[in-house]
Amino acid sequence: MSNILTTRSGPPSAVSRTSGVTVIAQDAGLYGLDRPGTAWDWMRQSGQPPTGADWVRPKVADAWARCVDEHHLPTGVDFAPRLDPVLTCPEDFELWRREWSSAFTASLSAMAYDFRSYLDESSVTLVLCDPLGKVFYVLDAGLNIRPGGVAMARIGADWRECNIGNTGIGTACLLRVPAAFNGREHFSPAFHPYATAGCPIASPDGGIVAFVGLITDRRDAASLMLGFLKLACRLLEANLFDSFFSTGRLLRLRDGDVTASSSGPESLVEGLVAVKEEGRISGVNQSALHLLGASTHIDVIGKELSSFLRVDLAACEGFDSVVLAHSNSGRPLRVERRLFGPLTNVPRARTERKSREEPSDTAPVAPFSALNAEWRDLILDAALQKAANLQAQNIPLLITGESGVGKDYLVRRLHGCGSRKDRMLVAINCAAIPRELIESELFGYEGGSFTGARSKGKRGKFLEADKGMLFLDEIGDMALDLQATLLRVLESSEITPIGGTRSIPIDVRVVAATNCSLPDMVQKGAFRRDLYYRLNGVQLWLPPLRERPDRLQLIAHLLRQEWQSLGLEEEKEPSDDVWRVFFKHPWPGNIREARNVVRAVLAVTRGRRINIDDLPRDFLQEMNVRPNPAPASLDEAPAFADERASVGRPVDAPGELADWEARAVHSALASSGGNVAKAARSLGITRATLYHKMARYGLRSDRRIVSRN
Ligand SMILES: Nc1ncnc2c1ncn2[C@@H]1O[C@H](COP(=O)(O)OP(=O)(O)OP(=O)(O)O)[C@@H](O)[C@H]1O
Repeated sequence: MSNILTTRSGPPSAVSRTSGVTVIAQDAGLYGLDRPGTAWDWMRQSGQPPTGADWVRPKVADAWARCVDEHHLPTGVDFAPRLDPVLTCPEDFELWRREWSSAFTASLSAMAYDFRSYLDESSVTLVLCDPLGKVFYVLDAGLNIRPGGVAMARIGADWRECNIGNTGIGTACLLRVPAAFNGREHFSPAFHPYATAGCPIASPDGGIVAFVGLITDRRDAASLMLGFLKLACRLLEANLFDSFFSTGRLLRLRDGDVTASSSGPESLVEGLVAVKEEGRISGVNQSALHLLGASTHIDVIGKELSSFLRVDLAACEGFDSVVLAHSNSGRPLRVERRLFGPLTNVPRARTERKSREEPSDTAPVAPFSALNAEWRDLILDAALQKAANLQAQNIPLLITGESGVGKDYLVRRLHGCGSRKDRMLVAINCAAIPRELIESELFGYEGGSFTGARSKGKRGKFLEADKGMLFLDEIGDMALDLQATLLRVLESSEITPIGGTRSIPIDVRVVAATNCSLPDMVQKGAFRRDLYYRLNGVQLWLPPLRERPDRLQLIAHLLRQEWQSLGLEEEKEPSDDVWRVFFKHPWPGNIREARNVVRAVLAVTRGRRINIDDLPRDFLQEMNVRPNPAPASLDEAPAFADERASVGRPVDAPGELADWEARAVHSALASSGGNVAKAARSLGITRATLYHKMARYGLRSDRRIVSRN
């Protein structure tokens, strides 16, 4: 290395090392060299950022130069994130987070089912940051990256470039444009094991409302992630669009002639235009700008719609009516119009922070007047709406999510509001029925067909559910040979009872649910691929409680429900500390656990105020599990100095949840002497979930392994 450290402008140019052709380094590994890595080593030793573009991409060289010259960050060392007291205003962040969390939750939840499988399959973690680069939402608690997760994938982490060096997220926040970096293109070595990408989410008036960031430990995946991220942000913007307006009209624009069946390739995201009563444009998304022939928001906001679009709005008065219009350049467009409805629970647009002087609620995580607030479960509503549409089209549904997130609850609500609500909903827990009985349970049997059979025979669950709904819960636990039989029935819509010769036609809507990863099971040969595709017409994923930004409102709702059902006269109100615990707790048993905790609390609390002492002991102990630094994953985790200092504190970050969870699982197994059923009971989760978690953390239930640490 030392021979290439002689120039102050960077490592020697690629020109001298190759055949005289100037090569712009795009990626690590060009000509077998880790080019950004070499440049980074050079920067570490010289203390200077490279100035040439032939060893790192110009964007990387610029970012490194900013880190050294403007942010004055130390080169080549793992440094603690800076905390700038002027830019870091916790009250602002809290206000902002509260205001936006539910809007993002609703939009994200509508997309999360689709996002989730991408994130899981590609080991990517998603974070949402406020306009200054502070994380207010983490989609998978950072667990996708590796057990332990990246320390910065936690709520409140500050990703600004001046704080931690260039990352896709911090640099996107600074430059207000999408950005992505591969491993050694990051200034801080803490990010060298990762690739990061960030992209702004624009509000309809052209402001920036948030940033979406992706982090993966596939450190060469930056450009791949960026492509996906840009598209995801356009979809998210479209989903959020409505939440900025309460009055006026929304026009949906698509390319092409209303009468033409095909008008060439279309943008995946339709154009959205918000128009005030008096006909002025108050908001547009990127696709609409393109369709209207404008380049920036400034060109259109506040201008008359008629100066961009020749359309007879009265003609699309009716619901679902679409009319043909033309942009001023003569481009044919299909236009659909609707009124913005009354919005509930969703904040109005505000892309600027409130001034510091405004009164703020200083309790950091308490849901203010959540106990009295009217609250709607937008995540459940979004899932229900999607499920109902799919059911109407007879598309099979597979509901996934951890134990206790509400899969069963969703199915019951779905049945209650669907066209088959007057027919039976028949639920089968595939894990609970003994293997040898499941066939007769599902398909029934003819009288006297086997020893012990009833003389009159028995109708199976399929027949009971005829014209209604059949809910196959814990489908991942069904034995392989039965999977083949089930598939046959689903394909043919006929059953033959055991001992019978006659096939009986059936008409059932099948919904399946699982907390296992069926794709993993398919991979391992434990679940039939063809059955997986048959059941998985569309997958609905319900997020774990710890990942729900509205978890405090949900817990407040459970509290209200429980005290009403107990007929208690005096309302009970959790203290701020209790709300903080509820917010930070990892809730491995999800909503089921929350309901149990709320019930226990109501049983012991005397007086109006619920204090920390009223919380169940084991629930509190779960928060104080002290992570040992033993596992390799912790040592290797690219934590910053102050993040490391937090080890041993009560868990307070989704990024630390994997450690917490691994240890909670470990300690439950250790105290149950390796008895999985007992350990699962003590954690408030099902056995299947516990096995899943044990596999994730490489734990086995025998005494030797469990007592290893
Ligand atoms: N959105 C919700 N609002 C209020 N209560 C809920 C909600 N979702 C679930 N619950 C409650 O949480 C508990 C667990 O829900 P449910 O049994 O549907 O979870 P699940 O995902 O099916 O769990 P498992 O995978 O272990 O079967 C139930 O008491 C249910 O009433």
